Amino acid sequence: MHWSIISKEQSASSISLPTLDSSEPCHIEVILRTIPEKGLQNSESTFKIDPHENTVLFRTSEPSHETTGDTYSTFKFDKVFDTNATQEDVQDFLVRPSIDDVLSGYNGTIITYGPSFSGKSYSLLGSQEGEGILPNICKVLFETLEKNKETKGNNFSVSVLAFEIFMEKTYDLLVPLTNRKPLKLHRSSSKMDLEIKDICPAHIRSYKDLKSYIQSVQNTDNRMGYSGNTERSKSHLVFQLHVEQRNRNADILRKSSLYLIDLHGAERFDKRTEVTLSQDALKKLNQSIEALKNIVRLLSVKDRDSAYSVKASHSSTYRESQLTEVLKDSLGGNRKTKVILTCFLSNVSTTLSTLEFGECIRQITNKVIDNTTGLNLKKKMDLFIEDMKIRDNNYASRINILKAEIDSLKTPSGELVSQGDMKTKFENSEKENAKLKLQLDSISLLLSSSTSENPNHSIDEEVAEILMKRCEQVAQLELSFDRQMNVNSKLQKELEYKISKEKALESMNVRLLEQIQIQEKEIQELLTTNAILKGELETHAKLTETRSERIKYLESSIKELSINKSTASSPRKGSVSSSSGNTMSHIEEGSELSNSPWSANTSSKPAGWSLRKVSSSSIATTGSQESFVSRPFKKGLNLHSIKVTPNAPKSPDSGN
Ligand SMILES: Nc1ncnc2c1ncn2[C@@H]1O[C@H](COP(=O)(O)OP(=O)(O)OP(=O)(O)O)[C@@H](O)[C@H]1O
Repeated sequence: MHWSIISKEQSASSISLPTLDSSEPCHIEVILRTIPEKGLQNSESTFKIDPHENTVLFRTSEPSHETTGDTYSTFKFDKVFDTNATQEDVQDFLVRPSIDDVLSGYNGTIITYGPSFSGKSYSLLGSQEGEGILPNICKVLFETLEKNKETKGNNFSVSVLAFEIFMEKTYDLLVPLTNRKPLKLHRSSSKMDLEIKDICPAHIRSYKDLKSYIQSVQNTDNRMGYSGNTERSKSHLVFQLHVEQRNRNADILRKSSLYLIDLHGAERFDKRTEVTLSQDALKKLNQSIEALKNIVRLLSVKDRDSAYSVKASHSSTYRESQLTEVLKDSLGGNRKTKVILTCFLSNVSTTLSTLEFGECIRQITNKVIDNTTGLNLKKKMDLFIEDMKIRDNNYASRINILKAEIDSLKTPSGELVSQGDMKTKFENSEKENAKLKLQLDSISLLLSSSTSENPNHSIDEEVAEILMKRCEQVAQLELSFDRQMNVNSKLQKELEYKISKEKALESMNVRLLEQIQIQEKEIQELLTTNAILKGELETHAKLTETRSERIKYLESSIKELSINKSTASSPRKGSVSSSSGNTMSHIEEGSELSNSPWSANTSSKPAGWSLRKVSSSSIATTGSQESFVSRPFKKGLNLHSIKVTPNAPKSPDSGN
């Protein structure tokens, strides 16, 4: 993943017309803060702080100091805080203006610079006793963004990046210390954009979400090369807030960022204090502050017009260190930069070099741009381009007309012109001449009359005025003609578009109609099939009804028969006898007969007589000679006609 440090806002803002340079000069602001020291009174100090005048007076007993060249020297800054200043005093001065700048679309940077233990981290990050600038800025920023959302309808998004530069290598601070790997810095060919590869910005919704990131930045144990409270810090911390604001109603898009940078001590690391470090490590540790001092010295050269021009010629100096690469846009670029100098007054040499650095950096002028663009900038540009094209076409056609006119006026030498043509042309030019003559006469009359009537009035002026007015009118007419032409061509385009749309809709309608017709036919077919099926169903229902009636009738007949049999219980030979073991089974409900249609069933031949069911074709008792002789009764059998024949009894298997 790539993250642009000096983000794309510049390119976005540069979409505006190229002829306009909307950048504003803005010098780097310097704020001095001195650390309170026990037993040291301001009056006794070599440095006299004046917080009202925002000056520091340096006094030395040496007749000529090597750097200032004077016994007395005054340093002036944008703000000077004496040792009595509290965290709130510093924040009151810095926080609100920095946030206002960011929310107005300007990029900002706040850097702390000074010797080790002079209170850089104390001012920027805070301590257990009080909040620092960074957490305070984050809190107020979110409060303001929320408020602007409610009152102005500004939607916003905030993302955060935190990294440190240690021994000329950049590490992501939001990655656990044990997993931290050096990241690659890459400056794209488009000058300003610096990218850090493989660093992930954290997208933050509220100050509450941001707190954990602030804590990991404040935690000194989370820093490279840190081995305890007594050790001076060895890495530079960079915390970036990227803010994007959108307002659809006002058609505004603002992309800006604020960098908060806590540098390590400004004095050199050397073998005397850093005994465990190698020469190479010491060199790398010192490289960044040396490069920073070099670039500040170069940019603050007084005889140059602006830091911007120097910047271009010293791009290689920025490459001397990763720190200066990161600070490129803050020193001589498109950022409102503020530097907080911290120092102990008791240490003359470090304080003096810090003040000199502050004086130097204050001379640098950045060129800042308000990174506010329209949300629909592209749309507007497209319309503008379209407009320009139409104008261009108009001009081209006018040029063609004029060319044709010129061609017609320029009669080719070899061309034959008819006598009639010559005559009409001559007459036309004569008429034109007469008109011009009349105009000339009226003008000269006007001239002479005005001169004679009022010699004090300059007639030339009057004529010039009339002519000017005419010219203005002509210009206005031309302008309105152009506008009308534009409107016409736009309307023409719209009309063409609408016609094509109408045609497309028509063809779509035709297709839809065809589909509807097909579906109508299908529905018709389905309806006729349904009607046929319904008729069939009705016939089946009727059939079932008649059959069930017949079954009922048969059942009742069978019952009657069985009653008759039992009543006619004379012991004559061949009579139906229950003792013979040949019992006529009753017709079971739901049996084959009741279920089967009333057609003859001669094929059924049950295994046991006792189990035999009444067949539709015949009902017989063997054992006696009684048999049921069935006679067809139109569609079925007449079970009323039962013959009893006095034959010898048969075995159940002997036949029906
Ligand atoms: N204005 C102040 N008032 C009270 N205490 C302070 C003030 N400034 C700094 N201190 C204290 O001095 C000590 C050193 O401060 P701090 O760690 O901020 O120094 P530093 O400049 O960031 O050092 P380094 O360069 O090593 O990072 C801390 O204990 C801090 O609390």
